Formats: sequence, structure tokens, C-alpha cells
Amino acid sequence: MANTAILLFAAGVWAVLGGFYRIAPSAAAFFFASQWMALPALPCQGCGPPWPGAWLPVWVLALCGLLSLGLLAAGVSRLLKLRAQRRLAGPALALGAAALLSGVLGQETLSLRLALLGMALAAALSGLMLWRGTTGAHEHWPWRTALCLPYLAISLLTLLMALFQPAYHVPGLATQLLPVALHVWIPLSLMALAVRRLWLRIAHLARHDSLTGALNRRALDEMLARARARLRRGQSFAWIVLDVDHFKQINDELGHAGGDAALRHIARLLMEECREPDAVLRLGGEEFGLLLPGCDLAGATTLATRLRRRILERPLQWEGRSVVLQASFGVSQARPELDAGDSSDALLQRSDALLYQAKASGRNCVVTEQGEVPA
Ligand SMILES: Nc1nc2c(ncn2[C@@H]2O[C@H](COP(=O)(O)OP(=O)(O)OP(=O)(O)O)[C@@H](O)[C@H]2O)c(=O)[nH]1
Repeated sequence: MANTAILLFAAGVWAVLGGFYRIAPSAAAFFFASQWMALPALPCQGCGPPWPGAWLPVWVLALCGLLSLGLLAAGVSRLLKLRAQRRLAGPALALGAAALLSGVLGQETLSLRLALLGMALAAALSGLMLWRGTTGAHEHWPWRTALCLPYLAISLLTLLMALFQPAYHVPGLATQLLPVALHVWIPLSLMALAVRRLWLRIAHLARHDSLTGALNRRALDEMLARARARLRRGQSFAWIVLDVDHFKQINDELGHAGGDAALRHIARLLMEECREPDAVLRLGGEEFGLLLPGCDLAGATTLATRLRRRILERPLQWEGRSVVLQASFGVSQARPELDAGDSSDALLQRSDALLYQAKASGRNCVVTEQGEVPA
């Protein structure tokens, strides 16, 4: 009864998360279905009514278990946006079909063995996808291990049952542990993963421009504060501001979607050309900024000159047309006496003035604190 209640509660939580809050809705739908399929499939020794599985032949229960684990694997692949591992998913499906056929033909023990083998594969598949899908900077190994361990346990247990004890109940300690792993830890850990992914996405959106993927103004404020603190300790930084030339004309000719594509194109070029500590920011409209920690005026000028050329050389490809873009640049280096104050925006103002000069002297050029750079 307790297991059934936990299971129905988890199904309800997935329905609310996916259906109401739209958190990973397709993955939540698979998890919801998986919870329902697990209801009759719970391996339970000597359970009678009202246990839903009490009325069904044992090979049907095992098939429900396989289906439940298959839906779980599908949900994991949707949640982590991974393609299911065909080498495991294909055989698990084939085992399910063979188990169904042999059950219908009256070969119950064979059907049970095949379904248990399928369950071992499906559980291994989910564990493998979770391990691979959570590899990265944000997930630490103890958390990843805790996520994957129950799948490994289920996989091993069902494999042993298939090979040595083809009966649909689990002996000894495993009788207690398996339902806990299946119905408590797996839904809880998957819910935590879904919510954590959403939180990371929100944190990403708060600092990035949704059109171009470049950092936004809020990120600029944080990065400038850190750069000013380093400036006070003697490490300089440089700032490049650039504005796409005649962007209104591009919008008029290509339409707003074409203008947006031009902005994404420019942002991609800037990101390709920058080094690891450099930050590419969209300041608004067609204006971008580059914050270059540890860089002096000469380095920033070299980069701006390279960017100006690269933008000219790599036209935007839009609806079969090749559209040449160009931009004007203002470049300055931070100075401790002017720019180290907590809320000083003198550096940005100097660069804006240089950008204005670049526009005034014909556009498509780089103007630094030492004058215009020859083309
Ligand atoms: N497609 C698109 N257009 C935008 C976006 N933000 C601003 N704009 C447009 O960008 C245009 C900027 O025009 P202007 O400020 O006159 O600048 P410009 O035509 O580039 O002229 P110069 O900077 O002097 O070379 C305006 O038409 C804005 O509507 C955006 O996110 N997407």
C-alpha cells in the first residue's frame, strides 16, 4: 500500500511539473506513464488484492516492468536531450517483443526470463544515459554516482533473476530495497535533476541575450566590477565597443528576421575570434562590447582590427543572398586613475566617444585612444 501511494504521488508530481509548470513536459509525460506502468509491475512476494498485480499472470507483470523501465529510459533521453543508445534500446525492444510472443504462446518461464533480461538492458540504458548526460562542469561525480546507482542495482538484480531465478519476486533484503530505489529514489532524483536544469537555464537566461547568446548588460555590470577590482591590484583590461553600420538599412532590406540573423551572425564571429577570458556582450540593438581582461591597448587594437576585417570577409548568408556587413569600433584601455572606482563608467564613455568618431569619419574603421587605425 505504501509503495502504491508513493508511486501515485510521484505520478501526480510529474503531471504537475510537466503539465502545469511546463518543466521538461515531454520527459515528464514519459515519467508519468512509467510510474503508472510500474503500478502492477512492483515485484512483491505474496501480495494479494488490492495490489494491482495480484490478478495478472506473472509474465504480464514482468512485461509491465519492462515497459515501465523503457518509458523511464525514454524520459531520461528527453530530459537530457540525448539520443537513446541504439545498441541497448534495440535489443531491449526485441526482448520485449519476444517475451510477449512467448507469453501468448504459453511459454511463461521463457517469457519471464526474456522480460527480465529486457529490464536489465533498459535499466542499464537509463543509467548510462544519465552518466553521459550529466558529464560536465555543473554536475559533480558524487551526485552523478548517486543518480546512476539505482539503475545499476536494478540492472544487476534483474539480470541475476533472469539467469538464476526466473520468478517475479525478489528474495531477502532486495524485497525492501528495490521498491525504495524504484519508487522513491528514482523519481526524487529525476525531479531534482529536472528542477536543477531549469534553474541553470534561468540563471543562463538572466546573464545572456536570448537572440544572440552573447552576455547581456547585467553580466557586464558584474564583470566590470571584477575587472575594476583587478585593476586596483595592478591588472589592466581593455574594452572594445562596436556598432554594425547602416543596420536600419539591413533591417529594411532583409526584414526584421534578416536583421536578427545578421545580429546572430556578428555575435558568432565575435565569439569565434575571442580568447577564453574575453567576454562578448550585446549592449542593445546592433551594439556589442568586448571586455578583455589582462589586455592592453595594443592587444585590443589588434583584435578590433582583425574583427573588422573578419566581419567584412564573412558575409551573412540569408535566403540565398550573400549580404556584406560592416562595423565601426571604439577601443580603449582601463586606467587606474580614471576607471578603478566602484561605479565608474568613464571607460565606457571614452569608448563610446571613439565609436562616435569612427562613425563620423566614414564608418567601417577602428578608432582607439591613439587615433584611427589605418585600414
Ligand atoms: N532586427 C533587429 N533590429 C533591431 C534590433 N534592435 C534594434 N534594431 C534596429 O536597429 C536599427 C538601428 O538603426 P540606427 O540606430 O539608425 O543605426 P544604423 O542604421 O546602424 O546607422 P549607423 O549606426 O549610423 O551606421 C533600428 O532600425 C532598430 O529598429 C533587433 O534586436 N533586431
